[in-house]
Amino acid sequence: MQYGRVIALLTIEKIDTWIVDVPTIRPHVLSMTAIRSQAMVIVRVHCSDGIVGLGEGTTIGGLSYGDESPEGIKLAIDTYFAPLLLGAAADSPAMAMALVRKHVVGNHFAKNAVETALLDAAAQRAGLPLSELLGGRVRDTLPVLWTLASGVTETDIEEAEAMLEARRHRIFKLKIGKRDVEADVAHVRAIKQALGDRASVRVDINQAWDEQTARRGIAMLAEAGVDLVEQPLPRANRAGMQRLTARSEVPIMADEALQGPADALDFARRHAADVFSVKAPQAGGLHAAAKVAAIAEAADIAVYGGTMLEGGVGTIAAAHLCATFVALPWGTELFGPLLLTEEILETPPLYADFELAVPRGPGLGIALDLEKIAFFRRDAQPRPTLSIVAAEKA
Ligand SMILES: O=C(O)C[C@H]1C=CC(=O)O1
Ligand SMILES: [Mn+2]
Repeated sequence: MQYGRVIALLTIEKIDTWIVDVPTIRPHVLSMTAIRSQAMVIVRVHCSDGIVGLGEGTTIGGLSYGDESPEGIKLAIDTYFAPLLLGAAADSPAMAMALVRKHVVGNHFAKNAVETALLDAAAQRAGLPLSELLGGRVRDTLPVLWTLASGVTETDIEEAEAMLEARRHRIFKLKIGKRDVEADVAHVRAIKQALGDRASVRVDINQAWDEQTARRGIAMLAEAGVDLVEQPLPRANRAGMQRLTARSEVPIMADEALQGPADALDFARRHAADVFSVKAPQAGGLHAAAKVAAIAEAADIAVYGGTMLEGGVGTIAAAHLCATFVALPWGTELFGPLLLTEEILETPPLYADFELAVPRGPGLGIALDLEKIAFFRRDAQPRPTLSIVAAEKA
């Protein structure tokens, strides 16, 4: 089957992919890695009518979190996606992505980045916010948590107090699983005791426990006042997730285990989680992520807006999807841009009163700060002077 290559009037003319490295405001410590800088693959799809769509392919810690690295995402798009897409119809993201899926197995993060850019362009052309192309917006702002992951209990408490004071976050996720259970639970308990009823405290183990450790750990976390436990077991252990979900008082969330609708269906059939972390990169695109959410809804599993710690582009794309979720009882963690020292959008995402505003302009409703991109691009040789930095020095 041909997907609109021959008769296309409006075509995809050029695809830019840039790895952009931006430092984090502090080390971000997870069970499998600590990040000090985030590598975002920024994608621009240029259409023959002059519209340019934006996408982002970002993961955590090179290859330590998922199957794709920033370098691999860029290579997949440049070497395999672009030859398929250049000259193809730009006005049907679905046909363009069907063509890519026909020839490319896996590579979910790369597919998501390109699909986002195609959808951004299509929504700009239609004059609609992207959320309207994804099923229709039902909310303009989204609750957003903050991850406390400095690795130091006292620093985490100070950080949480500052967030509460600034009315930026009142839900906190703690990254555990690196140390033994007793040390991790002591860390969590100290933070929950300091914050009390002023905040919801949750944990993400990022697959670091075996099932016996998880049984013990979850019971201790429940007693310490934790509200939600995320991906305690390795992603392949679905039967274990099912058993933990059946016996745990604290709701269990699946994250890394959900790599698209087929995984969501299996989890739903088993009721192997109480909550799904919906992530477009892991699912293989915004449409695939919407299907994950639909399966959750049908199975009476709650949805939650997950993140890969993306910058502004990926975060706002996810925000448009989450804006279509009627029920969002656990909120989102779309705080990625706040973890970076520099903003790469012309207008930074708006965080206020514990929520993120979903832009209302056409498409994603954002624009890149091209001066910042030029400065932080990995391939920038020599690195240009950033006028803001120059101005501060003057
Ligand atoms: O959820 C994850 O596993 C990844 C990510 C999300 C927030 C954070 O701090 O790390
Ligand atoms: Mn997680």
